[in-house]
Amino acid sequence: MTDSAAASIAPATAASAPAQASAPQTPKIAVRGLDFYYHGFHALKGISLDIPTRQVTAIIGPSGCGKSTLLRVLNRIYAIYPKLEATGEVLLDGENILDPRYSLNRLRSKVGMVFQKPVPFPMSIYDNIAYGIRHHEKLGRAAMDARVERALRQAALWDEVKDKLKQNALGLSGGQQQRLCIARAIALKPEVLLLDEPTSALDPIATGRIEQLIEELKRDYTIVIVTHNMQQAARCSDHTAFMYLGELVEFDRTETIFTKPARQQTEDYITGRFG
Ligand SMILES: Nc1ncnc2c1ncn2[C@@H]1O[C@H](COP(=O)(O)OP(=O)(O)OP(=O)(O)O)[C@@H](O)[C@H]1O
Repeated sequence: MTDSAAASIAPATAASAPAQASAPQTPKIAVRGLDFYYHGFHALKGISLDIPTRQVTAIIGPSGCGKSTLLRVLNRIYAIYPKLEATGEVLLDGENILDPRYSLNRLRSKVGMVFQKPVPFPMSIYDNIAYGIRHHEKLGRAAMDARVERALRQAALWDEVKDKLKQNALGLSGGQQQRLCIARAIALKPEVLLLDEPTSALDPIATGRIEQLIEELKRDYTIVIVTHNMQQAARCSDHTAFMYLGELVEFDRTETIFTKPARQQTEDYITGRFG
């Protein structure tokens, strides 16, 4: 991408975002001095940033810089593997989720995650949504139907699937499967949605649909998205974090990152000089 191309990317949402780099309101998630190690390999180095409530924060940077690792720490998904260690603090509404006393069940109910490749369960569209809800709550038939419908509507999928809820979800297109995975995550009524390259396996039309959905979902959710696609970061996010070799190089309003970044490394990356 050329300098002028980078400068011409106008973030769709940044105009409504607060003017300061760190959000003026209490952040939904405050990362403080976070280090992360894979079997001794230092993958995240002293990361500190504030993730604002009900906004979209994008994490960008070259392959291997630690984007997915940071996202995975935000819902402590690494905790299922031995010998992976995080130090520092990740404060969700002021409580440190890295503290082993913060229960994983509670964390999962507050922080939902959607992965790069849509992975529907091999069951009906309806059950894909209901499965997780049943795990957390006992709902009667009517209440469950309403929850499933609401989640599918929020994920902008209802109109396409309302007449085939009993059909196997594996029969949906890739873009529909990804929206189903988003519906499955939001059905549990989380407060934060983590999206790890959610459109990398999708065509431009399905990608546009998901980006539109992200814009709608931020009314209700705090969203963190990892993306390789800088135009996508520019289009969808309010704030952008640029990472390099496990460090957070720069974090600011998306508009600032893409038009007048403070660091040379950021500028080199967004103008395509490296990465
Ligand atoms: N399970 C693992 N065990 C050991 N090292 C790992 C593991 N997962 C990731 N790493 C290393 O941690 C660093 C950060 O990886 P991570 O996947 O977070 O990067 P990324 O920025 O998301 O990359 P990409 O854009 O290619 O997905 C890399 O050096 C990677 O090789």
